[in-house]
Amino acid sequence: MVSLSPLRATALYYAYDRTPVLSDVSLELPAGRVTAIAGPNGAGKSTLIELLAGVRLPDEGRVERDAAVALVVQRPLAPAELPLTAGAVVALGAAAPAGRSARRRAGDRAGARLFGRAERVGRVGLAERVGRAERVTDALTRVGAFDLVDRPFAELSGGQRQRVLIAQGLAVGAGILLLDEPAAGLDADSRARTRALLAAEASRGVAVACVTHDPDDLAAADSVVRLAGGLAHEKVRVTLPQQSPVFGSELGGK
Ligand SMILES: Nc1ncnc2c1ncn2[C@@H]1O[C@H](COP(=O)(O)OP(=O)(O)OP(=O)(O)O)[C@@H](O)[C@H]1O
Repeated sequence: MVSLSPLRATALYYAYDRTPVLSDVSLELPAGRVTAIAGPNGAGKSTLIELLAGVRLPDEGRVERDAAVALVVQRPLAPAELPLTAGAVVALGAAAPAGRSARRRAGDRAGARLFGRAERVGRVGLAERVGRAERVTDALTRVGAFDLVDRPFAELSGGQRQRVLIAQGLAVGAGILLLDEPAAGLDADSRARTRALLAAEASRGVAVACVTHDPDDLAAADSVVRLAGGLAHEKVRVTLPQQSPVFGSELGGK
């Protein structure tokens, strides 16, 4: 049977050196829902989102994913010499495998058969390039940052970079969208816009998970996963509020 949750994490354990940060964390991210990940500073929220994304591997437990993942990271730094415009940063998302059209992927497979992998890598058809440009424009417009398209990424403010990286995540067109405090440092209007964007992504069937401290985000989320924090060697508890029926049965009352 196909799960309605494209991401399932089971009994995750993770330690930095020998200091446990996450222990026995299980959760599912349902398609079409926004899941907020909350908890005090140092509780392991960023670590958890990295494990869910696959950029960090759990010491124990497993993460199963049935869809491509887009990860929007926190507090992006950029060296002054980074030779990328905001548009180019978003285009990296648009060029990711999940953002490619089924037709293009079929073309890739045919190209691979005819020319081999090395040959097809350099071949980006006109239709694909137009499609990518459209996704870049659409994503930047949705975060209200299209005016930044030609600006060097490294010269943007922290808040502007955050919006551009959210646009990059949207441009991937992934079935699982993970964000680590995407609206940190943004003003109230931008935070509200980010909230609405995540809800809109969920309404398209995307499984969205967002680390956040913002009470309005927590109130708006379909469900909330709380990491208890405390001393690092304590067992991390995942608790769910009453309004989280989707997860209630999955977590077995943890
Ligand atoms: N690379 C690292 N090496 C060692 N310890 C780390 C590393 N990254 C994080 N930690 C520690 O792991 C714990 C969890 O960190 P993490 O960033 O996941 O928490 P968080 O809940 O996201 O915190 P915050 O809300 O402050 O962003 C903290 O005690 C932190 O100091």
